[in-house]
Amino acid sequence: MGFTATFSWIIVHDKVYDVTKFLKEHPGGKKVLLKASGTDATKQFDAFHNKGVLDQYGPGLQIGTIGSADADNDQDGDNWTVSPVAFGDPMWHTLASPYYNDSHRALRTAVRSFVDKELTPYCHEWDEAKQLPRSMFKKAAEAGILAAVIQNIPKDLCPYDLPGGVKVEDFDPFHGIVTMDELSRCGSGGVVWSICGGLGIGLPPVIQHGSDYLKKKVVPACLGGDKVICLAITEPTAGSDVAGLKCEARDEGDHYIVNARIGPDTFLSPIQKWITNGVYADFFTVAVRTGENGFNGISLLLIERTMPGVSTRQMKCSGVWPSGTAYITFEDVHVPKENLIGKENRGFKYIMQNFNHERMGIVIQANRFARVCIEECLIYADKRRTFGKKLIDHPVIRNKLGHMIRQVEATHAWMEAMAYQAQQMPEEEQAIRLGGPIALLKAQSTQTFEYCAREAAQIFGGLAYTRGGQGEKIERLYREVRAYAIPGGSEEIMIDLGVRQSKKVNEFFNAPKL
Ligand code: HEM
Repeated sequence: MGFTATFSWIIVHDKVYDVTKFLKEHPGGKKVLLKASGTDATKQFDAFHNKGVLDQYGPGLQIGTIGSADADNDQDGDNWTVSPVAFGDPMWHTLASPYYNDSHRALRTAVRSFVDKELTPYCHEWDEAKQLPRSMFKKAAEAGILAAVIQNIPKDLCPYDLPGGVKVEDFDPFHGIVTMDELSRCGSGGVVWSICGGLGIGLPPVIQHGSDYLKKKVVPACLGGDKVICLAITEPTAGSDVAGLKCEARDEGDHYIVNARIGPDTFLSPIQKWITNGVYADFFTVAVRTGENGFNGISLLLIERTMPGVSTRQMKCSGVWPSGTAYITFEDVHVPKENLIGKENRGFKYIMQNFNHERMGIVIQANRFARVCIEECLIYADKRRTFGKKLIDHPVIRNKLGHMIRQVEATHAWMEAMAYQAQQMPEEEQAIRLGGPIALLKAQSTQTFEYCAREAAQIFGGLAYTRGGQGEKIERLYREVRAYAIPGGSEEIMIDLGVRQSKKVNEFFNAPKL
């Protein structure tokens, strides 16, 4: 009996891969790999794949390196790798800026290396699986990322140092921009929300208003990646209109019973809906009605998954799949009074305090996702040829890119201007003076994201219509646009609020008395 062995290795970007065992699995077929065997196949590889393929498959196949494989494009010796294309990174990465110093650069390097190694290569896999491995929360905590995404970082309750050795007392709004911008480079809202979507909005009320008992119980566990927290304030009939929520907490002396409310309209509302991270959260910061109708009758309770009567189930959404968007049902849940966050009937104020920070988080993410669209398109347009020339050599493609770039850069500049303003005034003043512009900026960023995702999908054509492969990020981001344009205040509400609030503030502070 004859025995035939086929050995196949190829060189891609100065790394040698043994693809013998991969031949049968290769989605592009065995023949192309065999044809390229024994050669430097970088050019062919680049024509059909994105870099992420090698991040994912490379470590298992690589058997050596030649030439300068390990050299990177480190710009200033701090191991930071800049985007290969124009506008692939914000301008301050390569040009001067008054806003950033060495500590921002150190933070950028640390978060970027975490994202490149631990997140980007797996985004597609986690999107399909609709969840992240639980171990990722620990990894992100150890890297200091979980603490860096929340407002008012509580130094004494942080189990790990911040990324890049940044001190808690030095952390400013620009560090906030850097952290969220770098995280969002992974190009998956689902992954970003899984890591910090619930944490960024569910934990601050506990930090700012919780008793020592609640803080000790919850904060180190969540910032340490051992427990997950989420904010539950959205009901089937109360979304952006938080003051209208109905979930009732009945006072029973030393505890509340959280349940359906049968109100004057006999509407039964035991359900919280669209709750980010709800599927796997351990703690729920829940808005409940403890008093009169409207925003003066709302309190915040810390409800725990272990309490009988709490149940969650995954919602089927068009995007952000791994973020665990849930329906949550509270039925006769006995919640001890010690789990009340702050004072009774003050919950609406507590929620409002974090709105600007939450909205700025959405702005940073949406604008980076729009930038990811530009980056992916510029890389692709430089290799894909149609009608005898590269896509980038077609004026219609450059026109699309130009319109994408001008919107992203304008939004980024506005974002930095807001961070600068936040740096200049106390928190109470920020809430009043910056609420209007931040609401408008949120709408600006999500419309920019929507525009860029659409144009990128047109540039990628069929590749953006199928999941995975070269169009992976574009296909996913296109599906995630609504998850940014609606939550945290829909575009319509943001634009209206932005005008109303800014008008009032201007009348109060600036307008000459008539
Ligand atoms: C280390 C070497 C390689 C690995 C790990 C690899 C991996 C993959 C993967 C995962 C895909 C699915 C689509 C994607 O995720 O991008 C794919 C598709 C493909 N590959 Fe490769 N590949 C390698 C080398 C090559 C080479 C040298 C060629 C030569 C031309 C090639 C040609 C193709 C083609 C034509 C497709 C289909 C593209 C499409 O669906 O649009 N691959 N490869």
